[in-house]
This record gives sequence, C-alpha cells and structure tokens, in this order.
Amino acid sequence: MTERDRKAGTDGGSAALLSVEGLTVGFRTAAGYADILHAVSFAVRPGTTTCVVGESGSGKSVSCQAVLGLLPANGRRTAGRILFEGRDLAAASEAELETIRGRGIGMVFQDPLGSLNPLHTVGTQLRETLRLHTALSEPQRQARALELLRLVGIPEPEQRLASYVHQFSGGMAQRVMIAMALACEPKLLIADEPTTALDVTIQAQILDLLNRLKAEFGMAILFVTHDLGVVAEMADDVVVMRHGRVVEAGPAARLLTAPQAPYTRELLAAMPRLDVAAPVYRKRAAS
Ligand SMILES: Nc1ncnc2c1ncn2[C@@H]1O[C@H](COP(=O)(O)OP(=O)(O)OP(=O)(O)O)[C@@H](O)[C@H]1O
Repeated sequence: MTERDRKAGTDGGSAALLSVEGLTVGFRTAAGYADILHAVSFAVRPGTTTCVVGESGSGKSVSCQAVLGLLPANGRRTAGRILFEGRDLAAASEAELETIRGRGIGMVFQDPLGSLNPLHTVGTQLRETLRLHTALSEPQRQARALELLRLVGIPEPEQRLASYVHQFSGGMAQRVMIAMALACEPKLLIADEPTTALDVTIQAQILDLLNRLKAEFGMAILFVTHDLGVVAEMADDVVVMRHGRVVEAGPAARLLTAPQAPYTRELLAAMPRLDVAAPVYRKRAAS
C-alpha cells in the first residue's frame, strides 16, 4: 500500500471496483480558470457502499461527473486516473464511456423528474434503455421492464408502464429512475443525493430499497450526500470532502466513531443524535 492509499483510506486499488487516483479538475469561468478538485483519491470496493460526504460546494458532484465522463463543457480533468475494473476511464473514448455508462455504471440523481423524459411513457424509456444496451428481443424487453418496476416496488406495474413520469409522486419517480439505472445490472450505481428532495419517510424507503438491491445483486454504490445520518445508514466506507479535497477516508465503522480530521469531528458534532433524530434514524437505531 502506498502512502497516498494509506491517506485516502483505500487498499491500493487492486481490489477496488472503482479507484479514483489524484483526480484534479478545473473550470473556466468569466473570472478565469480555477482548480475545483485537487488530487482527489478514493476507492469503491465491489458490492459495498462508499459515501462521499461534505458541505455544499465541496466537489462531491463534480467528482461523480468526472467519473462518468460527464463534466460540464467548461470543466476539464488536468490530472489523475479513474480506474473502473482496472480500466482508465479518463483515457476512454466517448463511445467507450457511453457503453460503460449504459452497462457497467448506473446513475441516479437528485431530481428524477429532470432526469427522465416527460414526453415518453416509463415503459418506452425502460424498453429503449434495454434495446440500446442488451440483446433482448422486444417481448423480452417488455417482460424485463415489468420485472424492473416490480423489483423497485412500484405497485400495479402493468398499468404504470403506460404512465408518464409526471403522473408519479417524487418517491415513485425516484424508484423509476433506479429501475432505469438497474436495467443493465450495473456493477456500480452512482447515486448523487438521490433522496435529498424527498420527505423523510420516503427517503427511508428509498435507502432501504438501495440497500436491498445492493445485497440482492452484489452491486457497489457510490453515494453522495451532505447528510451524515444517511451515511450512518448506508456506508461501508466514507470519503469526507471539503474545498475540493479529501480530508479523510476510511471504513464507516471507524470514521463515524473515531474521526481523525478536525473537520470530520465538526461534521459529526453537528449530526442529530440517534435518540432524538428524525424517524428515519430512530427506526434504524431501534432495529
Ligand atoms: N460548470 C461549472 N462551472 C464553474 N464552476 C462549477 C461548475 N460546476 C460546479 N462548479 C463549482 O465546483 C464546486 C464544486 O461543486 P459540486 O457541485 O461538486 O459541489 P457539491 O459538493 O456536490 O455541492 P452540493 O452538495 O451543493 O451539490 C463549486 O464551487 C461549484 O460552484
């Protein structure tokens, strides 16, 4: 293990599904060019959840965008490697990245209504994803679309396939988004604040769903949140970011009980206590 791996709390990348190493990203704006991520390193092990936590603007979303090869037009990676199953995504062509985004890595974002197409039914969108990324026949795609809605807990899935996304509640739309992300059974799901816009009961249901899917499919999750309560609920490993840098990373069991960095301690001190927290955390504490 190298010194950098030790600091980043990673295992050297050999056992990692995703390994981000020394990632530096900058943006050009009217005010000039500035680095936003500074040599960010972290890893996601197969079948586990790594939570990236940090205050607003710390670089969590930009890190995910860089991994997915979806940086905004004014953003640029200037250093670092992004290894997915040992392959450097930073060196991959746009066509290769599209295949990886379709089959290897699924994505779920905060706003499902903004991420799904309002003009097509949910069934059409699921079938189209399956058409693009699998060899399934038309009847098989229909059957799989139905199975996916069932899998994510959508009631009356036959009828719902013919619905448009605006006909779903926020929580149900997020389930559709997750179904879409799971269509090709990705090894890694990147979830950027997927529950932030949802009320606390629905949030708990979506977190339970993700944990169930992770166990069922052995899928790894890179989960972005600013909420340490969610981290406690989800994480095997935690990456704490601030001002575009990783300030601390390591196993959740260690990091949440014995944080090393003063900033992590501050974050934990600001976290609601389990016995007085919102129902989502109380429920967990009691079980
Ligand atoms: N297209 C862009 N052009 C210029 N700066 C950008 C652009 N996108 C993001 N940034 C800047 O990069 C920094 C990191 O943003 P990022 O969205 O990754 O933060 P975050 O940790 O995900 O925050 P939040 O929790 O609010 O989503 C911020 O200062 C943001 O203003």
